[in-house]
Amino acid sequence: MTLLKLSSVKKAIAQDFVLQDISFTQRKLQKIVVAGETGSGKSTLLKLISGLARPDEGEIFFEQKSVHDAVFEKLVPGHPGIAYLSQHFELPKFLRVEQVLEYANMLSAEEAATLFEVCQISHLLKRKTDQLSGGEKQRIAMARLLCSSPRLLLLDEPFSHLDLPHKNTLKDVIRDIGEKLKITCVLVSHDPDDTLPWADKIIVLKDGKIVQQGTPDKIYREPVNEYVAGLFGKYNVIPPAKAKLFPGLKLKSKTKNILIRPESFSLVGPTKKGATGKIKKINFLGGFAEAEIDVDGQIVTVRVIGNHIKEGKKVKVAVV
Ligand SMILES: Nc1ncnc2c1ncn2[C@@H]1O[C@H](COP(=O)(O)OP(=O)(O)OP(=O)(O)O)[C@@H](O)[C@H]1O
Repeated sequence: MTLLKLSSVKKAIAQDFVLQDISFTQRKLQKIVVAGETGSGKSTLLKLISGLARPDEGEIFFEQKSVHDAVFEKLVPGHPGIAYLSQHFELPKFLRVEQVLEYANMLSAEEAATLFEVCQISHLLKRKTDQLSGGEKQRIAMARLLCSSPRLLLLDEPFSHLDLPHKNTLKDVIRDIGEKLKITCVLVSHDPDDTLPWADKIIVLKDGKIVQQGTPDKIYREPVNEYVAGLFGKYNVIPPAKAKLFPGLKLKSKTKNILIRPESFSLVGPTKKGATGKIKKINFLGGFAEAEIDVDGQIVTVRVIGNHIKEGKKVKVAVV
């Protein structure tokens, strides 16, 4: 069932910035990520969906009804079924967490207890809001929004400024919001580690336009250009003239560069089919290393597992 539908949405924000041609749909419980470089229009898009801003053209439908008609009828900011957690949220000062949540709460005691458990804040209820870490504040702000039982939750860069343990807790919370509370989420983030494993669909924005939308696998393996490729990790650019150096590399057009990830190359034994090259540099990255290899003047980055390689060594590179 389609929960959200955007149809040719356009919004001029500043003289030199227009969000335009934005069309996509979201099914109930489908996990959507909006990615893009800073200033590409991600927050503006979330504000439009939430009903906090109105498109200049086009239409946004939530549960088959116009978001902006619903907001207009109610004369309150934002659509009541859609919760938006801004990057710049604030919690009221000098209150206990339970007081902050009480004001917003429309749930039964049992539902509220489940919500606080899902948001991993049950142990924080007696604390004052100035006695919390950034990650704890974020989970409380999220619980406060969810107290009004929205059907769609929009999260704007929720992982920025969090250390790894808080980030991992928040990832569990966001997963449980979908799985246990059955609330659909749209997440804005530019970190591929946060988005690729979670999303069902990724929408990539550049300069206010969608440049690609698709499954994480498609976006990662078949980016339409270097901009999309670069948002989701390292990649090699092989000009068409150099493609023949690498047996098995498929040329898509005579003029278009091939974009290929480091793990799509591997080092093989001397009797196997591949391109002969020399290791120029090795970058150790924990569980694996990335070797920069010179193949007849074309430098390629290859992901290597194990510590059997040395700079200056001759190797053979194959396409996986
Ligand atoms: N209130 C405003 N007045 C003028 N320009 C604005 C306003 N809000 C946003 N912009 C501009 O509109 C463009 C899109 O901004 P937006 O915040 O939607 O981008 P973003 O992709 O969310 O960026 P970031 O990742 O940095 O949060 C930017 O060029 C920004 O400077």
